[in-house]
Amino acid sequence: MDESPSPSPSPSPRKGNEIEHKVYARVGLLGNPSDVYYGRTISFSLANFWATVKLQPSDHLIITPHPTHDLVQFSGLDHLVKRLQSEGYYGGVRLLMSICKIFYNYCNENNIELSKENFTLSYDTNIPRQTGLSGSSAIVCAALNCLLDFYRVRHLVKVEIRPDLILSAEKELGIIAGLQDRVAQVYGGLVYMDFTKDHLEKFGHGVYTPMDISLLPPLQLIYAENPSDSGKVHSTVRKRWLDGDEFIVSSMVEVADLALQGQTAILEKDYSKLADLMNRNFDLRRSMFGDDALGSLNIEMVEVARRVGAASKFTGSGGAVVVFCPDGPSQVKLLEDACEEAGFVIQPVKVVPSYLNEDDLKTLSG
Ligand SMILES: Nc1ncnc2c1ncn2[C@@H]1O[C@H](COP(=O)(O)OP(=O)(O)O)[C@@H](O)[C@H]1O
Ligand SMILES: O=C(O)[C@H]1O[C@H](OP(=O)(O)O)[C@H](O)[C@@H](O)[C@@H]1O
Ligand SMILES: [Mg+2]
Repeated sequence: MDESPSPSPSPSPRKGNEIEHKVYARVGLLGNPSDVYYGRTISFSLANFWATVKLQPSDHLIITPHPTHDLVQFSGLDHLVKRLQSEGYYGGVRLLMSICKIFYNYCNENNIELSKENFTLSYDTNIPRQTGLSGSSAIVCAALNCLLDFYRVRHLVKVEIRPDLILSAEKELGIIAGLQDRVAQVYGGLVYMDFTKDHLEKFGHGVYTPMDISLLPPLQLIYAENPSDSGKVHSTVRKRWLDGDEFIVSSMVEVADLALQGQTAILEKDYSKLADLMNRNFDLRRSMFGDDALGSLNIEMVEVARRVGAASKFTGSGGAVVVFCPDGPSQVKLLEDACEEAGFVIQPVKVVPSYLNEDDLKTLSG
């Protein structure tokens, strides 16, 4: 796939009969994972990595397995077992199938007529696999964009509803996830999100407020090849929250409050406050999930940053960490050296500006 990052999705997705959409990874900057629990988050789409989905008209409906992400041919049993141990059983095919089902059902339920044409879907991604950078929803979101264009129904499916369709495709597969990834990936840019229960239940979506990306200070991204399944990471805390566990319920409220305070801190460019909020966010996650569920390598990525005096937290459920170095370039250099020694990859964060045009913006609530 094209290796040069472009800051926005292709404005004209049709090339002849083929449609292609590109969707970026996302970083949960504050408040995650309270999005799974009627909370609030601030998240942005990350230009460093992306997934693409291609749709070509065809006689039959075909979902094409990816040659490496959906591996079904191995050099031997040892290769097969190693692969399953490191990356699990699943690739992107199930995500593509699931969004097709969700899209079809949504259109049926909302009297949106679909033509009888068929298509072939294929995907590619350079988002490090299962590292809490929303590789899963990037694939689903890009596929939904292809379907909206192929069937020419984009104007009939409201922007605010799309994150929910993308989430439904993963819920369908039993993956526990929240809306923040999908909102960042549908909207682009930096977004403050409020998932208050009453609003969600009344309107079927949260309140999503785009923010100016130039308000953000320089940030760093650390990650390691260390796939972890967000569904598995979340399952115990989710169960405890559903059971009304007081510690989990009150901690989640506190996590959500960090995003609220963070919105003010970012608007006022109060970066020392932002650093405190980021650190508190990870500390609360650690106390709720426990070190075993988070994994020692993931915790070490956070600690490496903290040892040089930087603020750090997970971008998602684990595998990648977003870092703010309040002391500037000299501290970034210290961090780079520490990451090299620890074997972690570090990159400066590049933020994708909002994808929304004026018509889309008019449909936003709040
Ligand atoms: N890079 C990838 N290539 C193919 N499928 C992927 C990839 N990343 C995630 N998936 C699919 O999405 C599911 C959920 O991934 P998840 O744990 O949410 O990772 P992420 O943090 O990248 O979103 C996986 O079990 C797999 O089916
Ligand atoms: O735990 C989190 O912060 C997020 O986990 C999932 O994202 P992923 O990139 O798959 O780790 C989930 O989908 C998000 O809603 C959570 O906030
Ligand atoms: Mg995911």
